[in-house]
Amino acid sequence: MKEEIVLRPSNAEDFPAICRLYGTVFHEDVSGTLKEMEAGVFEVDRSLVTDDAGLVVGHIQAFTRDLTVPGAVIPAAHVSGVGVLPTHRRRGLLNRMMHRQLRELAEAGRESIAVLWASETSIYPRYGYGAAANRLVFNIMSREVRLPAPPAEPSGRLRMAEPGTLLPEMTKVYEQLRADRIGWSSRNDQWWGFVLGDPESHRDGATKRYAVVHEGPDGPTGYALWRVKDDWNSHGPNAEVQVREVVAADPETYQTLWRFLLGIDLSRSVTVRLGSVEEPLLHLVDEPRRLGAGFADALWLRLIDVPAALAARRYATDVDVVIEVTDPILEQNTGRWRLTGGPGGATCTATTDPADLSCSVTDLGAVYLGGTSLAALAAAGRVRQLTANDPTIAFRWHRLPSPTEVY
Ligand SMILES: CC(=O)SCCNC(=O)CCNC(=O)[C@H](O)C(C)(C)COP(=O)(O)OP(=O)(O)OC[C@H]1O[C@@H](n2cnc3c(N)ncnc32)[C@H](O)[C@@H]1OP(=O)(O)O
Repeated sequence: MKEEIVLRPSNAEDFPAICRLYGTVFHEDVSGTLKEMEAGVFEVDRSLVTDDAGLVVGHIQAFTRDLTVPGAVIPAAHVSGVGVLPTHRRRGLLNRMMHRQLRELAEAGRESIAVLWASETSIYPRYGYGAAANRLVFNIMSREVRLPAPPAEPSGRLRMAEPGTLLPEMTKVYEQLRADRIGWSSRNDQWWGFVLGDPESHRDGATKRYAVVHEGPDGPTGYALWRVKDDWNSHGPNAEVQVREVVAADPETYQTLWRFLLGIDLSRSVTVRLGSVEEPLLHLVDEPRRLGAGFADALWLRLIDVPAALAARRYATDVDVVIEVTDPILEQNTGRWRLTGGPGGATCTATTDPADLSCSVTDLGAVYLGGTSLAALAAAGRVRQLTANDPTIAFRWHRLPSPTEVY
């Protein structure tokens, strides 16, 4: 049978085939709860499939969500679900899907940036995505670390319940903090459904997901989500507490939640996949080394519309700089841009003035959230600083990005 490869918008009937494709390329069973989770967030009009004579062999999609960036919350295309069947790999299908998606995002003008989590870190720089946020992975020897003693009179209490029933409290705390937390994505009801979705296939022998909220005199101030993987060895109990998310509005709540998680009976370790690179635990425990911190990449970011994106965020210090950008895919971004602004806002316009620095759109994506330093990229030889006007400090922010979810 002859191949007839067409790249086309998805329709609702493609959804089961897209789930089968996910199952094949991500090596998991996308049925039951997991399929329902995917269905809850699927945006058919933002999904593209590669079709080979009626068979879905490739897929890419974007979700409509906001992202917190330095000083602002802005629309960001959340790209996900990228896959090509093993029978069709390494023949340029991803290339075609990525190029088309980027062009369509630029034409639509809805979002000035796109973000994604990369399955392999070597794939996305060629498409203009830079490593914009990192994370710490913790493997904590929980009996070897101590937190400061709790206050004699705690200001609140912990309440455990089914995660779904604590949704109003969790939403309230998340929304209260989101505008100031770089790299956090907006969560509507569908996205909370996705975050709290608890498919059996994701448990790997661990319990279902648990939730606890911290309630102060004026309402909820934090929550934690986790599972426990039971284990016994020759020393006795050896369970692992697998923390999904800890959100706390104040230090007392943060310490109370962590004291709780580190102290769960019959456990000897606590693991965290999405720890912040500035995780306060690092400064709280008596033996930080026993947190077993490991460094990993997190969000990758692409500027779709360079002047709009640069004007949308704020800057740590006043800045007036000309940046020469190269973008081989979205040519309209290539050129010299004068960025003028500071902590109160910014403008960005095309200019013919000489450049202070030159870089690729990938480098600009890497520094956009303040998580990667322009000076570090210059030291690597990726960014060329051409004058003494160095905007490295302006591009940083008082908080480093701390994405909370892989979507
Ligand atoms: C945001 C997300 O959803 S991340 C999830 C990405 N998906 C996965 O990892 C699932 C498993 N893998 C796959 O489905 C496929 O292998 C994909 C989607 C990664 C790549 O699809 P393909 O159609 O084979 O890619 P394509 O042939 O267009 O290659 C494009 C380029 O990326 C490179 N590339 C493709 N896959 C990989 C990889 N896994 N690792 C490193 N480089 C890769 C190719 O070498 C090629 O480079 P070139 O342009 O310099 O020649």
